[in-house]
Amino acid sequence: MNNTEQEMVLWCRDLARKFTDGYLSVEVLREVNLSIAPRECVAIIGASGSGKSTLLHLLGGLDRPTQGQVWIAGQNLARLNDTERGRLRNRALGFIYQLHHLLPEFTALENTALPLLIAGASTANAQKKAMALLQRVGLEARFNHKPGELSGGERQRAAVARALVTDPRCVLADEPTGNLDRKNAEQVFKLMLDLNHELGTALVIVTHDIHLAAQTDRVLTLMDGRLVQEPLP
Ligand SMILES: Nc1ncnc2c1ncn2[C@@H]1O[C@H](COP(=O)(O)OP(=O)(O)OP(=O)(O)O)[C@@H](O)[C@H]1O
Repeated sequence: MNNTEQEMVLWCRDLARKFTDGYLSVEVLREVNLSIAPRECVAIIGASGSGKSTLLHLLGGLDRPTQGQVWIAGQNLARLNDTERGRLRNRALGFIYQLHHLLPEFTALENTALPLLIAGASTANAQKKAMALLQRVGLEARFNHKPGELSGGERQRAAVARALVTDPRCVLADEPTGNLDRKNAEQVFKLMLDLNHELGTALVIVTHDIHLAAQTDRVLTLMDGRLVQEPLP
């Protein structure tokens, strides 16, 4: 690891992922190199099926590459067992998905506090921190509501709060606005960018929306399994 890589919150080298289905083998990603600096906000775009979610899963340690390395907060994922990977994920990363993935039986406050409880915080401390974030995302009046009682935009705001509650180094977001109408998509995207600046958390966002992507620091395109940087159309 060189000095520049040491400073990165997340980086990967020569990443490849091949899926084998019977006799058929498809290399979805090949020779993917990416470095995410602290506080940086990067968008990944690409056609449907180009491998965006696959890449995000590899970067988040939710899947293993066929080849190559992923380093998160100075740790080589390949050297960690499943328990250590889980701990590193919970400590260093936050995740936001297209479908909020909030637990239906828990309130917004309980859902937001959960990653901190898993990390070993007391209920009082976890709820205090979760409440502060819910206030920041504009959900203070809705903290006691379950996901089914929130609007789509409110559910994604709660998901943003939950992703940030552990003070992660980097948030990985997979189509976080894909299920929202235009107005809500723009509001949630802006909220994520504002929090990225305020809290200094790096952000990697997979999106189909090139207008939203253009608001980030850097836009990368997945094409033929490779990650390329090129001007937006
Ligand atoms: N577990 C798997 N087994 C086999 N093939 C897979 C698996 N996961 C993904 N793929 C294939 O890999 C390719 C890339 O999928 P991926 O979901 O990463 O694309 P994407 O760019 O995120 O697509 P979209 O924009 O439609 O969400 C697809 O052809 C998909 O069918």
